[in-house]
Amino acid sequence: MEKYDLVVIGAGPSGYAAAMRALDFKKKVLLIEKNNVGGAGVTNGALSSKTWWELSRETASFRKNLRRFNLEVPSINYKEIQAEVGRAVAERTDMLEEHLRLIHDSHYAGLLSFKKGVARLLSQHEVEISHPVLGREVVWTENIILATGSRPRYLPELPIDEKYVMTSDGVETMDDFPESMVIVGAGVIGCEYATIFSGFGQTKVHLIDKGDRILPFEDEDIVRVIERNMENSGVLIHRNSRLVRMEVKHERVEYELEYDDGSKAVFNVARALVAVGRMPNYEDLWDSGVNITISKRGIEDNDTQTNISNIYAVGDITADISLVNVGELEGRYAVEKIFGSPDRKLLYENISTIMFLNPEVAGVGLNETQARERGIDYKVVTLDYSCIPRAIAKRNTQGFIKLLVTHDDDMKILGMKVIGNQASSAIQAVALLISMDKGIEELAECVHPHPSITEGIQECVRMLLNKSLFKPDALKGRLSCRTYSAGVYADIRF
Ligand SMILES: Cc1cc2nc3c(=O)[nH]c(=O)nc-3n(C[C@H](O)[C@H](O)[C@H](O)COP(=O)(O)OP(=O)(O)OC[C@H]3O[C@@H](n4cnc5c(N)ncnc54)[C@H](O)[C@@H]3O)c2cc1C
Ligand SMILES: NC(=O)c1ccc[n+]([C@@H]2O[C@H](COP(=O)([O-])OP(=O)(O)OC[C@H]3O[C@@H](n4cnc5c(N)ncnc54)[C@H](O)[C@@H]3O)[C@@H](O)[C@H]2O)c1
Repeated sequence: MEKYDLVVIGAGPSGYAAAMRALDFKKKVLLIEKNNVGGAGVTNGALSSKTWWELSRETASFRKNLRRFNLEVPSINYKEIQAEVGRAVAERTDMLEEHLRLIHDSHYAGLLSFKKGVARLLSQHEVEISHPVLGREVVWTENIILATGSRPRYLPELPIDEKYVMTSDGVETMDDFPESMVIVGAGVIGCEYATIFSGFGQTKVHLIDKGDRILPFEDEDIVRVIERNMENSGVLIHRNSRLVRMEVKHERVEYELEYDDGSKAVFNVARALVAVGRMPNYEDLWDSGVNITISKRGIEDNDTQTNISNIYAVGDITADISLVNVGELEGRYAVEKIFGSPDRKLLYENISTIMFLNPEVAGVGLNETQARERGIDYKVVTLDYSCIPRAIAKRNTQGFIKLLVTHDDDMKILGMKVIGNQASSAIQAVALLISMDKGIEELAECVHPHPSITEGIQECVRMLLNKSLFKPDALKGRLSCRTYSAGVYADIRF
């Protein structure tokens, strides 16, 4: 039986990162993948959907700019766009696979093995790998990292067939733009695809959530901007309603909503996309003798370690945040915990996120909704994009920056949200300050490039320190500098 220091199951972002980090410790590693290297980080997931989003955004902007040249709007070639997404996915997958092959010829030769097949734990130290052609084999390992990710959550009452009623696994395989599409679930995936399809301008998008608004976890001021833009691009947001029936009829989808007042309405669309969360992949992953503790949300881990001391779990299979960057962080951390001794516990406070909407929304740390849920009082400053020269030059001043700090003189950064053009590039400095547990002075004094969106962040910080260029009391509506305590906002006056 072959022997390894570490077997990693799943070559998505978390497993791939774990396997590569183990090489730094010169350990003998086996990485097992049953499907596509890169997992949902690449295929039917992060990279593919972001490529659709970029192409949709480009199309929307191209269409808008045609007016400058007095040109007619040309038709859009769906197949070409789909092929471009395919090329993006192949480019990344090929690169990840090529890297695995080249490792053999590098100074890590003999350390990393990669096997295709479905892996399953027979015991705490034995892993079975089954492949339809290569057959079955069992290997022995000192340590195991489970990185098998997640899949779309199904609602049993909906007729999901990945043809008419799809999940994110099927939505990229359509033959053409549907003339209409209802999206069930207005969370991140639902809203990103609503933005993508409405941006191409070929599909009438309907959006439903079981809650009474889109993005239920997001601050209301952010949601207002996103909803306004969606509705301006023709998205029908169903509010105060509940999906009570969905059926495939004559190769189309019929659905019925019940409103809060008891009335009902029936809608007919070409396709449906169901995006109501994801489920961890742990079914049949271990034999009954291996008792790993799980909850409905995934494996409950202690800083990546499961209740079985040599078995670790990372990425979407665990019961916390499901993101590529978090999966990679956990994968690397698990390896450091197994073969080294990390300096500190895993930190989630400075995780940066981007939602690919119109416009993009980037964040780090807590938003106001989360701070309130935790009963934290805070100071909050906002600055409208119309105060930022870079946004003016871009001819798009829709958006704002919002910075939350502790309600004391230290003013430690709790979190930041930026909604608007280039939002994602603006948050990194703040992420670093949060991870270093620093206050805001560093940002106030640093010289930012001009013109840049980060100058807006600097101005936010200066407002809190009473040294801003623009005064919130004078530019009401564009700037604000307030405290939030016991449910009440109050302007800060120095
Ligand atoms: C539509 C969509 C868009 C997204 N966009 C973003 C984004 O913009 N930014 C972001 O940060 N995150 C995004 N995510 C989330 C992100 O893709 C996941 O958080 C990330 O891929 C999780 O990585 P993972 O390695 O834990 O799992 P996965 O990527 O799911 O990889 C797990 C791998 O394990 C393999 N596997 C499963 N079981 C076995 C087994 N028994 N044996 C062998 N192999 C097995 C699977 O085939 C898969 O390749 C998006 C997700 C979706 C669905
Ligand atoms: N840009 C990004 O970083 C990005 C993009 C896509 C996905 N992701 C990751 O993938 C995860 C999964 O995304 P998701 O959008 O599927 O989950 P989500 O948790 O973001 O949203 C699910 C939505 O479905 C709604 N819902 C649940 N049950 C419902 C029902 N019966 N009827 C109608 N609505 C219902 C919920 O209220 C929620 O708004 C995210 O949590 C995120 O971690 C990240």
